Amino acid sequence: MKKHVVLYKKLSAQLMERLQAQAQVTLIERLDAQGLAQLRAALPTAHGLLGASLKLDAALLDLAPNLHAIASVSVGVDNYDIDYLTERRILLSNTPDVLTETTADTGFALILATARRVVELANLVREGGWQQSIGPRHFGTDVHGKTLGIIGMGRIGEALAQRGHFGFGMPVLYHSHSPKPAVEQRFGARYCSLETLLQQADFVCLTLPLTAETHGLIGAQAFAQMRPESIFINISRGKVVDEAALIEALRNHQIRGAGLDVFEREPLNADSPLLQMDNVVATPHMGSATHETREAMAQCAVDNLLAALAGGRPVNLVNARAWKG
Ligand SMILES: NC(=O)C1=CN([C@@H]2O[C@H](COP(=O)(O)OP(=O)(O)OC[C@H]3O[C@@H](n4cnc5c(N)ncnc54)[C@H](OP(=O)(O)O)[C@@H]3O)[C@@H](O)[C@H]2O)C=CC1
Ligand SMILES: O=CC(=O)O
Repeated sequence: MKKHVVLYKKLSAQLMERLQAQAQVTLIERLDAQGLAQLRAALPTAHGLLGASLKLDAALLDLAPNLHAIASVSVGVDNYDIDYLTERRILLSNTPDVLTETTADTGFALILATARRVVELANLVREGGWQQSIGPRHFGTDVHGKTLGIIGMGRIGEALAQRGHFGFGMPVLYHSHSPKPAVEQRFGARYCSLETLLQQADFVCLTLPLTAETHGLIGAQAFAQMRPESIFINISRGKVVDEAALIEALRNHQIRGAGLDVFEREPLNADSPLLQMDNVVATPHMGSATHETREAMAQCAVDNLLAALAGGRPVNLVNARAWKG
């Protein structure tokens, strides 16, 4: 008999066909109240789950006694209680690598847009405010040659370093759990403490996962260490930052600006003070959002799920201890 898979993310026709050839599929089109009710109804017979952007807590998972695998269409796994999944021997997989370059592109788009005030000035033109040559009041700040600070030198951090070093001649500072000699050799990057990075980088970029250790890592104390010319970029997770402290730092001109793809609460409230600030560029958690990359992520997730449901070990298994071998 076919295994039962619950999708809470729509797949391309091609991937859907592939999944349906091997599994009985229930598709939850939208995660609104009705969709969540459908999900609850489907969980009791589910063997596999595939989707993203849903906090799958124990209360939901307890409705799914037969669940064997979850394929997250994301690299970040902060939406899952990994200890609980491991205890139940539910295999959790994610989609690393395929989104690395696209997410780093987003990071650089935010660096450029914030430093060169692209959104603000494009809006000025759109609103008919370009009546004469712009002057210093509208000038930005250079990106090339400035110091790029990367907090979390993993896959995406490294792709950001590559762009900064080769594309923009930027000296690279980084902070991670441990030094990365290969990154230092390839990009001339220099390992330093978080404090040094905050004090010296012109662009402070977050590329960390959200974990118990990183939750609220960047707060008032961190912003106080940054310089008034610094620009803060977050393409990791909103909860790594104390958003109220960020708003205060922007209000008090402790930093020059911020490029933000992620927020404490998503979607960001329309009345967030961040949206009133000209020196903030806010994007809707779009780090990996290109047609090509989202399809590659979905394909990766389908591969992981089908492997698990066939009794194999998914290539991108997150909780290795759940694997019996
Ligand atoms: N905005 C978006 O749309 C996207 C956001 N993301 C976010 O980016 C994150 C990173 O992805 P990816 O680069 O693939 O992940 P990696 O695991 O490859 O890199 C994360 C890096 O963070 C470092 N790190 C973790 N905890 C700490 C800490 N407490 N202090 C210092 N360094 C730390 C790790 O260092 P070490 O190696 O030394 O342990 C690791 O190198 C994801 O978890 C996700 O949250 C990802 C994709 C898209
Ligand atoms: O935020 C996106 C992810 O893949 O993680």
